[in-house]
Amino acid sequence: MPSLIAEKLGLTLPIFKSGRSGMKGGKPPVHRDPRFLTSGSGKLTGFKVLTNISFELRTGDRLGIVGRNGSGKSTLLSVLGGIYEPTEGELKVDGKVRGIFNLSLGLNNDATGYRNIQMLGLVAGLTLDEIEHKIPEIAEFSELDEFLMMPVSVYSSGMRMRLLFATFTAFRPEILLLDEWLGTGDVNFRQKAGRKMQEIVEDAGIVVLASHNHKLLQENCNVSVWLEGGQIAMYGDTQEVIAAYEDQQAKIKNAKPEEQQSPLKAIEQSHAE
Ligand SMILES: Nc1ncnc2c1ncn2[C@@H]1O[C@H](COP(=O)(O)OP(=O)(O)OP(=O)(O)O)[C@@H](O)[C@H]1O
Repeated sequence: MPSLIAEKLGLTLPIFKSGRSGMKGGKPPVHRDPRFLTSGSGKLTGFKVLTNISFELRTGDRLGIVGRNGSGKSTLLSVLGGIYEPTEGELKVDGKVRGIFNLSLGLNNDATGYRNIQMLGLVAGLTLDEIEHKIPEIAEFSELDEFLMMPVSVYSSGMRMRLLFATFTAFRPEILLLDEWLGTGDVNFRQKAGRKMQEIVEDAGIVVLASHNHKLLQENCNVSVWLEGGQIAMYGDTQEVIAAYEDQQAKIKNAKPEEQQSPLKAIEQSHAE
């Protein structure tokens, strides 16, 4: 049975080269983002993208990840997908993980949709025979039909999305990670994708979905995390997490400039409430 357990995960990425900050005399700015790490001389050396991330997902869980731009949603998905090794804590993954992180990664533009399916299948460890058996399902779900014989370079972003989603889900992942782009699909495809995710979950799988589209998360995720400045501001029932996040967003929108909070202040306040 698949499971995904994050225990106090942290990720610090090094900064090898940073431009001038524009600060006179190298003095740090007064309100700088506390995620930046500096050397003794004040030079930027790293960025703590994620801090103290813990959750536990078991068979049938559908986790939503919500948060402002730059809060760490895509990076967390990358850690869960094994693209980044956490620099702190531990990630315990039991199950075959497939992630669709963006619409260009993993697709060869010069090859046809059909060749791309074969290549993605081989990378996923399937035989050509097994992949061939999946083609009708992929062609039907993606609605690409004869476009599968055209190079991917002529596909629209929606077509690329349908190709990737149909292919990865046809390979029956136990743990499926999906980034923001799914929310950009048309309503019809989003509904189909929702049903497909449900099938994966019913097949004893786990789905993790990062999105700014609250409706998509509310319809598809039983639990959610709200990320703020790379930390978990809230983790729990999706409806409650989204309601709290929207409330926070409304407060920020209506706040006077002098009352605007730093992301980490926002977490402190949400914990205090
Ligand atoms: N390779 C990197 N090196 C340094 N900082 C990085 C790197 N990748 C991401 N970051 C920083 O980590 C933070 C989180 O980025 P991430 O893309 O995960 O956010 P996000 O929540 O997905 O944002 P969005 O909603 O805009 O897609 C950002 O401040 C970003 O600048």
